[in-house]
Amino acid sequence: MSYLKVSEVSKRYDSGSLALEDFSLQVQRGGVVSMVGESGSGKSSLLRIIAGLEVQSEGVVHLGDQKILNPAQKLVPGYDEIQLIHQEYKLYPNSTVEENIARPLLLYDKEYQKERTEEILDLLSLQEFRDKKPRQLSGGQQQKVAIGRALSIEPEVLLLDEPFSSLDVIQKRELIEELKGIFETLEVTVIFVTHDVDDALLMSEELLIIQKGKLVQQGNVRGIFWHPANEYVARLFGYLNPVPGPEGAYVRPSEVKVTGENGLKAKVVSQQFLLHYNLLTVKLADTDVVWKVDDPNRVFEVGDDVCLTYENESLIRFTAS
Ligand SMILES: Nc1ncnc2c1ncn2[C@@H]1O[C@H](COP(=O)(O)OP(=O)(O)OP(=O)(O)O)[C@@H](O)[C@H]1O
Repeated sequence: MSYLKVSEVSKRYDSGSLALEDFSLQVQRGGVVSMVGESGSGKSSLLRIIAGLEVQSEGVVHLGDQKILNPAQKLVPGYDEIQLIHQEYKLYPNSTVEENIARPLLLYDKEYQKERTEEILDLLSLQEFRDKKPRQLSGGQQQKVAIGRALSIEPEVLLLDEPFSSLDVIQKRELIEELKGIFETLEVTVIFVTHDVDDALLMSEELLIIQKGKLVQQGNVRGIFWHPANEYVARLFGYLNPVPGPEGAYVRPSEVKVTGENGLKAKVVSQQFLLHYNLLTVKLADTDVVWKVDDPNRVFEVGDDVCLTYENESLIRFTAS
């Protein structure tokens, strides 16, 4: 049974911009899903509506049997059960890591406060930093404390709105992998929003793709990779080479074999030395069609005549118009 349920939500701001249109979504209890979409596609608006922090124009959000009330319906907006963390999430600068994590627990029994704070410090490997102030921590450590603070009151749902975009790539990868394990241990329901497919996949194989305020595709990465709903979804996963002919099919650079003979004839027009392979730009013979293809053994040079082959099963066709 679905646990977090967004039903036909639309959001039009007073400025007139339509941020979300008839958006429906279901997430299982304890499920971790990554939501990918370009800037302005409505991701933040959706998370704020799910958290009960923004008034939707239409539609409803449920958490289990509970209807999430928006700020027009509830005196104190938001819910302890649903924690939203974004990039600018501020820690208390003059409080220590331990105090920051304990802060949301102030109304709880003293014994529980202590116990829960220790649990979170252990879980997030923050014990050695417990007496430090936020400014003495790296960006990644600060975001971990922010997540620790949100987790301290045992929320049911954690909404992460690009919380790691200020971190460098290595810091970000390590943090995502660490958090993924922690979310699994806690069985918390998570929606992780990012515009970066690599980050999304590090967090979960379950993806939601949002485009111009609409959910265009939801499912496991394998299904979406091979059967993208539209060109926008397909291009999130990298370059697409158009296959000549009336079919409207495409093939990804990694699926094309470059040989010296047999196959589609082409000429190498440029070459980029990348970390694991050379990326070739080739022009198909007798056409203006240009493809990108991988040359894993770094064999070919600009000016070489090459032949390209691919399996028919690797062709991409869009499942929706
Ligand atoms: N408070 C607001 N008032 C008016 N328009 C807004 C407001 N917040 C967002 N919008 C508009 O709604 C649309 C969706 O914005 P939103 O921030 O939800 O997208 P996003 O996918 O989170 O983008 P980003 O990745 O850049 O944060 C955009 O066109 C934006 O300009």
